[in-house]
Amino acid sequence: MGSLTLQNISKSFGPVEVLKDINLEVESGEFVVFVGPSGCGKSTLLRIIAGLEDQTAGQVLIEEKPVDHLPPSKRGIAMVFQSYALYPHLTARGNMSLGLKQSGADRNRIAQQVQLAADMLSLESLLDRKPSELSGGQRQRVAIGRAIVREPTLFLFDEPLSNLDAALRVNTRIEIAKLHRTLNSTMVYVTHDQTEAMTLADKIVVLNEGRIEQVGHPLELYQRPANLFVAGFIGSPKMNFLSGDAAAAFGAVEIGIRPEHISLSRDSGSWKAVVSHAEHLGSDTFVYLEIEDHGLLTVRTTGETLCQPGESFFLTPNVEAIHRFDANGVSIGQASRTS
Ligand SMILES: Nc1ncnc2c1ncn2[C@@H]1O[C@H](COP(=O)(O)OP(=O)(O)OP(=O)(O)O)[C@@H](O)[C@H]1O
Repeated sequence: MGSLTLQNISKSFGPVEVLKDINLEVESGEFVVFVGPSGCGKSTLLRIIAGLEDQTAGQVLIEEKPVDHLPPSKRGIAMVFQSYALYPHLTARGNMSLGLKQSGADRNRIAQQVQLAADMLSLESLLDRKPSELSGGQRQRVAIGRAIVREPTLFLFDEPLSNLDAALRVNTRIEIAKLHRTLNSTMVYVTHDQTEAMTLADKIVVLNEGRIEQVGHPLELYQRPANLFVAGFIGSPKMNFLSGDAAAAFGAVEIGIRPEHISLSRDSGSWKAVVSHAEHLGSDTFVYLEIEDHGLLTVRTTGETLCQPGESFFLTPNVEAIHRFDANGVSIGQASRTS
């Protein structure tokens, strides 16, 4: 139930091509997250899947059947947006029931479905409230509940958590993950939040300027990025990049090393560096250091490490964790002690 296939999807707005030959397979029950910089085409692709936007070329298949001729309401999808889009004059129950009512479902079935969704999302005590009597997080849960009651084959989420504050974002993210486990339905989710992508996805699709750069499990993208773009995009703080002699020593045009793969020492190491700024987060410390000829590098170290701007350190990269890239920015694998 709920597989999705995108075949050679392109989209132009006037002369501007914003999606270029997108091919993607989403298996039934998979949680797929689209990430990429602002304007790379994430929302447009989601809207094409939903039928809210027509593609310029290519085909969308849901459960192996072309759906391009079908309006959004006939595609078996439910969409949850950043803005909750609830009817203000209806209660939470009314909002959640509306879709089923309009499709002619009988009263018992509607009541049953709403109860089921309310249980899943801990909304029982809020069902008789209007949206104005609910917090942002509660409204978003009602919007998700409204999607669930329709039992869609495919859920589409467009940055559903971005209007919520940090604590609510974490809670609602956990709700969505639980929901996915319970319903085992196919979900396609757009976000620019790294943590959401890494924690929710079975598969992340990295988009850049309308093209897919890489598709894979979150840890696969983190540990084996296919190119410089993915290496720099996935991970926070970002991977450090070095070129010139430092890269040539590893047989590469450019090398990348994650902040947690560089160690700091006051006594000895590979590179001499001066602290330019330090962020003490409690659990971790992020240290930004200036190395002669290489610019600024970020090091992620333990929360106990205290340092001040102007202090000198030696840095030593974990050689086996160095990513190597060729002149086209394509990965040529990780370094080894012998390279
Ligand atoms: N209706 C439209 N008419 C013209 N251009 C559009 C239209 N909708 C989107 N675009 C353009 O298409 C590109 C992709 O937009 P889209 O909203 O899909 O990006 P996004 O990756 O979701 O960005 P963000 O993360 O900022 O939401 C952008 O350059 C945008 O300006």
